[in-house]
Amino acid sequence: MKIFPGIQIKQLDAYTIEQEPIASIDLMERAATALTGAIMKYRGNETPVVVFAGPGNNGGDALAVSRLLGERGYRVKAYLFNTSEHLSEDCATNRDRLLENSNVEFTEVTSKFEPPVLDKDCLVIDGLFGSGIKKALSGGFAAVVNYINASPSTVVSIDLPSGLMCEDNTYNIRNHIIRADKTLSLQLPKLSFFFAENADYLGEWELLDIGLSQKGIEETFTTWYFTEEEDIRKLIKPRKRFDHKGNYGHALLIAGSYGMAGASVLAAKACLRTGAGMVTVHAPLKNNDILQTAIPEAIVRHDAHEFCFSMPVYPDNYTAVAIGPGLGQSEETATALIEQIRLCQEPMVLDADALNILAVHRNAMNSIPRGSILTPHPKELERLVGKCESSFLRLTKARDLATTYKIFVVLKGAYTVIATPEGNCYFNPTGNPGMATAGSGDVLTGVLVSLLAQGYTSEESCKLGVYLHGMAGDMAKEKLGERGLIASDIAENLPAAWIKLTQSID
Ligand SMILES: NC(=O)C1=CN([C@@H]2O[C@H](COP(=O)(O)OP(=O)(O)OC[C@H]3O[C@@H](n4cnc5c(N)ncnc54)[C@H](O)[C@@H]3O)[C@@H](O)[C@H]2O)[C@H](O)CC1
Ligand SMILES: [K+]
Repeated sequence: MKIFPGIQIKQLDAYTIEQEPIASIDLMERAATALTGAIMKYRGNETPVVVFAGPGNNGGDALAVSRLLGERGYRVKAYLFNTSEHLSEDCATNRDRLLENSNVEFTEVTSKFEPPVLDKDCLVIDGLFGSGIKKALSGGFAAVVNYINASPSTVVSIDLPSGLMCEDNTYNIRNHIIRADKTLSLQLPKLSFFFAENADYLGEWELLDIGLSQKGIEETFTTWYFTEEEDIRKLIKPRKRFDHKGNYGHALLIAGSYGMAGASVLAAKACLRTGAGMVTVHAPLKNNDILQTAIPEAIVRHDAHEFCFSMPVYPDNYTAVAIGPGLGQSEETATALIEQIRLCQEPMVLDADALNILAVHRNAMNSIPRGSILTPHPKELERLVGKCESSFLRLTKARDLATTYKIFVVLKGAYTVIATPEGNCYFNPTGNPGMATAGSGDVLTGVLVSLLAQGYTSEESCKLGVYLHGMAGDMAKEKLGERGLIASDIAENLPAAWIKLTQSID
């Protein structure tokens, strides 16, 4: 699914109006009908409703919703803020339509505003501003936002919480944004929905289909996408009757210093559970027995060093290489890592300490094979690109890193995002807070190198791997809940995730 900047949403709107064709006011009615349906599912008509409408089309939607709810037996009070005495055409039409309807108690605020009592049984509909917002709210609008936020009422925002920008909120005034319990967004999600610091404004968010032109959506350029299961299913390669383990690749995993053997066990297990034909773990001598016992299916290759990685491995015998989980950052490991990167010519996976070492040895970035996959969490990314003031700026820098070095950057988080060498960004929908636990990144590294080893391209590996990893976490959560979930559970649930994902394919 595409994610468009606010300005393109307007163009898409215009395209739909022209191509369908449909009158702009009728498109608004369609949006309002979808919104009303969702509100009716959320709260029955015993709930008193107070609507706050702004002067633009977001306000127009809100006034149309007021009328439709009134027709369906809700007690509705609607306030239209027309302080600059300028309403969008469709907003004005909906005001007039509302005035003809005696059901709704309507007030047009042109100067002084006497706020209504908002108690806890009340449902507030926030239609002050939507995708047309240009700067942080101030003055009277900020005061209304504060009033709503201070109330105990439940708040539903139309399209997006008023005051929240579609993309960049780095310099927004945070307490001038509505804190919604639910956001009913029209047709497509907005970029700011995917950033952690906006979660409290959005509440739960839901997309409502308002029938914007599919052709328009397809033809309109964007660099942001929200991955859907259908996109993932298309990537999966079938397994054939006469295949042997050689068809599914041999992954090399360089991981786990002494005391961190668990990282290599988790990654190796995940690699096998994702379907690689063979896995070799290159590990310090001291970790040999642990690895051989914990994961008998893996081959163990010893480093000369007892405690850490010190000896680069010639990569030609392997179909893909991953390096980093639990690796440590000793000087000999840093030297070996830099040499390992030079030896590798094919896309590799770089994670955890490999990234921390690269942050200190920046020159080595230039030797990373094109199409390699880096999997930083936000702190690791910041070590590579510098401090970021917001998630939007962090995304921008992750994307710059990907385009500069022609690599894939998998920035881990609630909506893990994949930035490609072409500058596209794919947000992943699967996963849950139970996965915020030690070792879950090691599992992802194992999944990614497994897919690379099986012959998936780097882009396919990122999309499929991140989705599968999140799905395995979701399946683990179904059985264990979020709190008790540990990284091994994610690895153990990879087969179940594969089954679910391939149900109609195999
Ligand atoms: N394609 C769709 O998704 C559809 C969306 N609809 C709804 O339309 C709004 C967007 O409407 P628009 O008129 O472009 O913008 P707003 O209502 O958000 O506000 C515009 C209005 O506000 C002024 N303004 C902007 N920033 C500020 C500010 N900081 N302080 C004060 N005033 C500000 C601006 O100058 C305009 O006058 C979208 O969100 C949907 O709800 C359609 O109804 C259906 C199709
Ligand atoms: K709104």
